[in-house]
Amino acid sequence: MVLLMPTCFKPEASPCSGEQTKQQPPPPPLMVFDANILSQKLDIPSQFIWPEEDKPTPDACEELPLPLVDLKAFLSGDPKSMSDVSRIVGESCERHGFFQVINHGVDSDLLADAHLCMDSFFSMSLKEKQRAQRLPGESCGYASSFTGRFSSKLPWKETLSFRFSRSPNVVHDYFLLTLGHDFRHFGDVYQRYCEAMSKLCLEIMEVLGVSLGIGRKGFRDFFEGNDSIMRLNYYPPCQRPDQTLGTGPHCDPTSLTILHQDHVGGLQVLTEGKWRTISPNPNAFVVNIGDTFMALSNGRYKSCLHRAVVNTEETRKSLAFFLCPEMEKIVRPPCGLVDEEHPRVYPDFTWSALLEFTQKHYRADTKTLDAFAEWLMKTHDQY
Ligand SMILES: C=C1C[C@]23C[C@H]1CC[C@H]2[C@]1(C)CCC[C@@](C)(C(=O)O)[C@H]1[C@@H]3C(=O)O
Ligand SMILES: O=C(O)CCC(=O)C(=O)O
Ligand SMILES: [Fe+2]
Repeated sequence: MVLLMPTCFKPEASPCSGEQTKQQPPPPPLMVFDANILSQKLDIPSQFIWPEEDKPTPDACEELPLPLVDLKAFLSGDPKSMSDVSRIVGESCERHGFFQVINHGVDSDLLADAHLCMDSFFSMSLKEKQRAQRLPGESCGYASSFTGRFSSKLPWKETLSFRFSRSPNVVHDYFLLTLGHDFRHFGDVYQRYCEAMSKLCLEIMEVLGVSLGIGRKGFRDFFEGNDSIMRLNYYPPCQRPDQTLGTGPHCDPTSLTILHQDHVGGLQVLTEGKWRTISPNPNAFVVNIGDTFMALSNGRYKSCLHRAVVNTEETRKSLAFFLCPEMEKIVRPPCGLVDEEHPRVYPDFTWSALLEFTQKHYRADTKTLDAFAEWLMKTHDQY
């Protein structure tokens, strides 16, 4: 990423972030970055240098021990397997919201193709990638470190995001319409990959339903018509990995994330005040609870802070499928999760409102849901 041409920029703080800015001189105009060159430079632009309290520290190499959940055992219907799996998952979700799934049923060739297509896409020239440029306020398209979106604490990554829903061939058509017939293969691979992710998410929703005592179909039915986001994360090498972050500390605003990281590693989770690493396991998917599911569980399951660090030697990649409900479905915990002992923690909301909040008004961090609840009260008189 090297300074190429001026683009517009957006002020960091917004009326909703609670960090009202007094009149400040406009920051210098930001530039478009091209990963090919900046990844070799020692003097990285100041916009990529994160505050001291966020910088990665070497002591985060300690592993976060995560249970390897055997999904096939749960789906077998064997009562003991179902009970064991749902208990292990429930304990993890109450603690930090992360676990890993094996025997997930996702075809290994499809997974390999998804990684190969990601390599091909991000090795294209910036000009070619910008044919899928993500527009301000939109959640789909190509972004190079969000230069047009944030003015500081820029993530050291390029991303390609696109939506998945039940409408037939929606991913396949996205690639065809956005990038043309030469990308038919990409569209086919990611259409099948997203279908596999959606199936996996619905099966995991059965586990979560059993673990919270509302039955296999409780949450599965809620997400049957999901309108989700697929995100390809591409982290070029960085000569100052101690100064920047691939993805900054955040909680996913979505419902459930199914992540497959490549062999490089870099995913870290904040638990008990310490950053701990989740090492890559090619046969497993990392699964984490997002803010929307934390609200659906009435705060029982945790959406936790995590981040991605980079390194000097190797490009790192991750495939992240973000399960989201239909846009206008009301996010409200099932009755069985609300009682005198467990009063409502968050107000009713729709995913479309939370998505708009994260795309247009607030940069997802560790208090997105609280800030969102405040924004809802300020902007929607029914609250
Ligand atoms: C709804 C979303 C917004 C982000 C992509 C999905 C779920 C995770 C969100 C994100 C990764 C959280 C950290 C900040 C962010 C800006 C990023 O680094 O990409 C977030 C995504 C986004 O707003 O594009
Ligand atoms: O790349 C990773 O390992 C994590 C990325 C992430 O947390 C995200 O995209 O929400
Ligand atoms: Fe995340």
